[in-house]
Amino acid sequence: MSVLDGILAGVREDLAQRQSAVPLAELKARVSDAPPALDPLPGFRAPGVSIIAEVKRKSPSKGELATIADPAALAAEYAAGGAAAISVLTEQRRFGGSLDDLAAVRAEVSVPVLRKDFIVTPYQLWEARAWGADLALLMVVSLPGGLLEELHGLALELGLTPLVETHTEEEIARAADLGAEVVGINARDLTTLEVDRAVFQKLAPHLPEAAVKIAESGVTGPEDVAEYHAWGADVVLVGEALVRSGDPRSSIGEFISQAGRP
Ligand SMILES: O=C(O)c1ccccc1NCC(=O)[C@H](O)[C@H](O)COP(=O)(O)O
Repeated sequence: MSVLDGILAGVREDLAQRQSAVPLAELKARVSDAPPALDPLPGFRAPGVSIIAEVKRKSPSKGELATIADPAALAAEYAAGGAAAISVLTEQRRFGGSLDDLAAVRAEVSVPVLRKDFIVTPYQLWEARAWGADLALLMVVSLPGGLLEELHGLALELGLTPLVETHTEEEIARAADLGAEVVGINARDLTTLEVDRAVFQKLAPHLPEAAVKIAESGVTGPEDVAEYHAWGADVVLVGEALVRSGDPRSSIGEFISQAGRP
């Protein structure tokens, strides 16, 4: 079983428990009372590079990364540093996240918030909106056949901006077929966990011209952000380097200025 298959098995078990505790009808009622989702596109299309800053406690590849007792306070630092959006890992077993983290961050910041999780069912998109997300991650690798299209369509109906994540030319073609407006290339191969930032350089020319182009993973410092931007990234998603930084607010400022925002 690959790492990704193992993660997905755990995600499905936890999901089954939440589904029996909170019926879909209850989530739908919550969504109808929720304020509308924020639009991340203006921030993503701003001149220069934009940053999505991630709240990430641990990971399958690195283990414990940081003790984040107050994810809202960390997100406030990210926003003060100029992050265009905040990514909140909500998967519990391998990443130590939760929907409570998502809600806490949403309540604290006024920039858009991404639910970063292994979304494989409509229920998780309703959850994302009910807990305040503005964007939701859809990983092409784990959404076979018509499921990608179904979840992409539902995300849009709910007002969520789908971030369609790819890692191969074939996956980019599937994202393009959907007309996805926001497409990410993850430099991390989720089946082996190997990170190779050059994957973005190689695949970026295949991204749909009009899409917001997001480079994900593998940033260790400002020079990596600048390189992703030079290779065509409008937005760079950064986790580990920020949660390990003693001063994430200044780090984001350096990422943006070194990549040459006017
Ligand atoms: O981070 C992992 O080890 C990981 C393993 C398996 C599936 C997903 C994983 N990470 C999710 C992400 O894509 C990253 O959290 C995100 O792109 C930030 O990456 P980084 O800046 O390298 O922490």
